[in-house]
Amino acid sequence: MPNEVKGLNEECGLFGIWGSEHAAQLTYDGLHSLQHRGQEGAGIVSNDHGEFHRQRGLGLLAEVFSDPQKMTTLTGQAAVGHVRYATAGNHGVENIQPMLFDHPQVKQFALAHNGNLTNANQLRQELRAQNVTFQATSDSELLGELVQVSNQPDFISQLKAGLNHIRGGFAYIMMTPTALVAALDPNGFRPLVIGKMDDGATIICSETCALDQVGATFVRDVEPGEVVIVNNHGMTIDHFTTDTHLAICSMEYIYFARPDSVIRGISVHEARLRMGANIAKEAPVKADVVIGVPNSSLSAAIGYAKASGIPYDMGMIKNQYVARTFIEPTQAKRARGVSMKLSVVKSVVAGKDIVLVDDSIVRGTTSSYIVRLLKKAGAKSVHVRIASPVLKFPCYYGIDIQTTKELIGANHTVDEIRDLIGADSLAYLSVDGLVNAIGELNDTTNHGLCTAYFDGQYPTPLYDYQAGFDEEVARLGLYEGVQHID
Ligand SMILES: O=P(O)(O)OC[C@H]1O[C@H](OP(=O)(O)OP(=O)(O)O)[C@H](O)[C@@H]1O
Ligand SMILES: NC(=O)CC[C@H](N)C(=O)O
Ligand SMILES: [Mg+2]
Repeated sequence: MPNEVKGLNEECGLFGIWGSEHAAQLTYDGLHSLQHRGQEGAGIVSNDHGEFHRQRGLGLLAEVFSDPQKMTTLTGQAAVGHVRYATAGNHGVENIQPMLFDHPQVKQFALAHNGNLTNANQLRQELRAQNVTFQATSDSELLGELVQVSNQPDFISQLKAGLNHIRGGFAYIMMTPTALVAALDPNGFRPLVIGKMDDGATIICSETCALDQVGATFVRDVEPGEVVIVNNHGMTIDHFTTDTHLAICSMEYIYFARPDSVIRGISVHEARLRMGANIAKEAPVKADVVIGVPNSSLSAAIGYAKASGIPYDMGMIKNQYVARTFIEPTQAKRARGVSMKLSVVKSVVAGKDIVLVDDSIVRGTTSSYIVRLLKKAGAKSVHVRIASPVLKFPCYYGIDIQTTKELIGANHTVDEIRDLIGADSLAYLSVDGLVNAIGELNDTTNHGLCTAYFDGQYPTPLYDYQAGFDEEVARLGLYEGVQHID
């Protein structure tokens, strides 16, 4: 299991389609617009009258499919695809999804997962005791094996039993020879949407930007606890549980999702504009220009500028030929990565008092580099405004932040961080300001959102991760009275 925080990483992207002559090509196109969710590997399984064909590999989608021959093997009218960023298991090709399983009744099924299971260790032990052998090392396959060992009478009952046995964050798309099946965990941590093509094909995918990419119309969100079954007779909505409590990951709105996506009726770009506007109200400052850190904070920077009346300008640019997340094993390499990625437009910043807006600080690599770069380019002062609260708790539901050790916000006060990054002032958005910016998704105490990274309020027990979490909280004296909302 990765135990080092490497910066903010994405989490996997899913795309499934049923009933199209161009199933594999549309899956490729959809995954292309979900590439920001995972850059470690990609795969597509197509379904040609019950015969499955798979191509998968390490790297970006375009790299995996650089040989045009590969797409031509993916025949059929249904397909499921995945782009991976690992949260569990190693980085090898065996963990690249979709995974394939044999099944006595349906013959075979494919499985693609976004999220992270919190009871994977326990499940693995249980399955090992039943002589199950594993095909990979990540958590994702465990649902497939639970289906295989279930003594329920049919595939859907077996799947429901498995879904009731796993814990944590999971959006799944599965495919049997005769159906596309999707399921979402009882907290709905990850986004999952249903769309329709003009020719009648049905799509289920992680974000609405993938529906737009392939020209599909949004139909509805998949709801927590649902099992959606699409086959030649249409779509059926079923449940594996009705004991649900919406807690969608607030980091989806802050950083992960693409700004042109709409999650549960809320435009990601609009939510980020409001985050920027709220931090402008909470922490105003006199300055000449507002600049954002490309790319993910640009919406928030525009929001800050609009609300404060300080003009927004393009003070920084990002080299388009560097992958979004620069995952490097050493701090020296990470710093070089940021310097290869971001540069300053001197004429915008020289001699100015600057508000620098970013969406988040994880290790502080990006902001300390940029503040120094701005000062070197002649900025008079740099006031850093972060459009989310202080990131100090791990995430166990699908973001690769499973330790507080390298989270600067867990180990330092805001004043210390200001000095470490060399800013003239530093302020973070409050949790209330964040919730207000996203909007209340329902009238429960958590407003339908998971804000655990900021306030330690985990919406579920943590199972495999509980002991480690308790140890870290105690070590850092992070928070008194951290609770779970059971
Ligand atoms: O404090 P750090 O450890 O440096 O991590 C925080 C930075 O990482 C993310 O951006 P990313 O580099 O993923 O690029 P993006 O904004 O273009 O997505 C995030 O938006 C911050 O800018
Ligand atoms: N980012 C994700 O959603 C990861 C899925 C799965 N846990 C894996 O490690 O492959
Ligand atoms: Mg960024």
